[in-house]
Amino acid sequence: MMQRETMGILVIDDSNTVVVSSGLARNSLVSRPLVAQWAKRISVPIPRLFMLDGATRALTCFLAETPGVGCFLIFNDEPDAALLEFFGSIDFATDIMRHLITNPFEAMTVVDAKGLVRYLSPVHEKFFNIRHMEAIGKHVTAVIENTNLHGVAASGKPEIGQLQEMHGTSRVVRRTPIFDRQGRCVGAIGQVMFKGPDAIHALSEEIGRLRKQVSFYERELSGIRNRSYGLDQIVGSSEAVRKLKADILKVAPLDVPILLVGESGTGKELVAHALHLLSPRSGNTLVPVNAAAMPANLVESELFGYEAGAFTGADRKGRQGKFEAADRGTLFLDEIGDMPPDIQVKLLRVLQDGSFERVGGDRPKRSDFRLISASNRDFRAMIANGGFRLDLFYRISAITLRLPPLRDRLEDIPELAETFLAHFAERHGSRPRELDPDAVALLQSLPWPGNIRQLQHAVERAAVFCDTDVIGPRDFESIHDDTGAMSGHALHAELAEPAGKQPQASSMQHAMDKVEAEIIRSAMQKFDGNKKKVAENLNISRSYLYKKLAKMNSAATDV
Ligand SMILES: Nc1ncnc2c1ncn2[C@@H]1O[C@H](COP(=O)(O)OP(=O)(O)OP(=O)(O)O)[C@@H](O)[C@H]1O
Repeated sequence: MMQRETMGILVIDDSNTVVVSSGLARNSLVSRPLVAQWAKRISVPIPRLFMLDGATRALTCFLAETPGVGCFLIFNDEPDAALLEFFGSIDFATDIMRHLITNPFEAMTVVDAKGLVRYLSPVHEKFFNIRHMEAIGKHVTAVIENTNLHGVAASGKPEIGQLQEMHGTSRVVRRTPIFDRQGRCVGAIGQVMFKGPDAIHALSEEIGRLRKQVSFYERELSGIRNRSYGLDQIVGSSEAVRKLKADILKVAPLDVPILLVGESGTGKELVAHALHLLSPRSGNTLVPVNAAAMPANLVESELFGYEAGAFTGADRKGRQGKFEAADRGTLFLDEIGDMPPDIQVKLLRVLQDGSFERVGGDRPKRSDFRLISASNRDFRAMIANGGFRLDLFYRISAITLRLPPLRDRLEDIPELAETFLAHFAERHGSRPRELDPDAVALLQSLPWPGNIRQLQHAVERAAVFCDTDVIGPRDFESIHDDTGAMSGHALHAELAEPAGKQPQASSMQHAMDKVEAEIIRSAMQKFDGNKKKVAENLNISRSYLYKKLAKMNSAATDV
């Protein structure tokens, strides 16, 4: 290539005498200024690459110098401005070039447009165990594993920061296309970060570890996505559950308010999530609000948000409320029966015309949410005694789904218990335990006032205390003994009933209540009365905890 572009050679010795002149250099208009420049080189250093002044056409000169002799290569071409600047302003420019080529930390491979290797740095040759210059002229794929340098040379598209497996280690590589001055892709340069064997090894181990971590989280995430509150989460094959699932599928896509009624622990929250997930709003959030768990003085600001400086202690910037947060999504108002009357009025207005104001604000705001509400209260009684507005009831209950209590679908107990045991085992990395048929019979004989939540806790506690692979009736007994809550060993007495005689539902319920109260009491002590932590730790909703605490308080004052 040099041969084609070289138009002249001028060699001058120490005494400023021209020793060789060929081609363009034979023209005195070219040689004279170069000799003059050479003569002044001590006071005015000559750049390595420069444009020849005063020539009739653009001539580029490259000076190669040995002590006492200067060799000018003259090209009848204009060099690239950037190149000229680089070589012109740095007198150690060639040292930089050498460094780039031989740098042990950054090996370089050059291919031409056909993907043939034109250069391979020595460090690369060493790494691939190739003899010096042996790779030249071979297709790059025959020299380097998993490369795409030929692809980059063909497409002209750079690939930066790619991972490439070579000799069993992962390297970070950069593949850059090279263009000529006409914009044609003439080849590509591949660079690899080499940091010495130890660092490379550590880096590759780190990459391997991160890859494993990513795939672990990917699996977890897809598990959570699939698990999270779809219909599959609603366990049970009883007629009641089958109907419930069919109803959910039917009503989920309709953009109308849904009221879920059912006793505590029957799965209303689970159903609310399934409805949201199966609705066209599933791409947006489901905002849960628990009216019973909210302090009365904060209900309004929590729901409607507040403007800056609305009240003492308020966030200075103001804050959006749950209605705004649920815009384009679903608002799940749990325990709606516990909503204070003044908030009921405001909620009615939001549902009627879709507008509301933040506390301390006067601009109406709008939010497009779908309402799912839930309650375990008896609406008929509440409406009759003025505790709940009839007009609001009509608004929230366009569709009502009733969740059956567990005692009406005892046939679901084996499946439910198995599911809870499987989840428990998964969480604790242990083998799932089985339930002895007698234990199943025991569970199916109980009234379950706390419904599925209560069953779940009973089963999980049995799994904690059971020492064998099969859980028997006594494992339920030992849990209650262990909590010390079963005063007088009531459950023991129940279990010891003669065959054929069923345990008394009322005494069982009383015993269960006592067990629950004891567990809550000790958790309240453990977490210094922090109800959020207690609810989380016991895996119960905060509203349920509040309800239980209220019941425990009233029981205490009754004594
Ligand atoms: N059909 C079911 N299959 C599996 N788990 C269920 C089912 N129903 C309820 N659960 C589980 O029981 C527990 C209580 O359910 P959830 O909180 O949905 O009840 P709830 O009716 O909203 O209770 P509350 O009225 O006290 O808030 C949860 O852990 C839930 O996962």
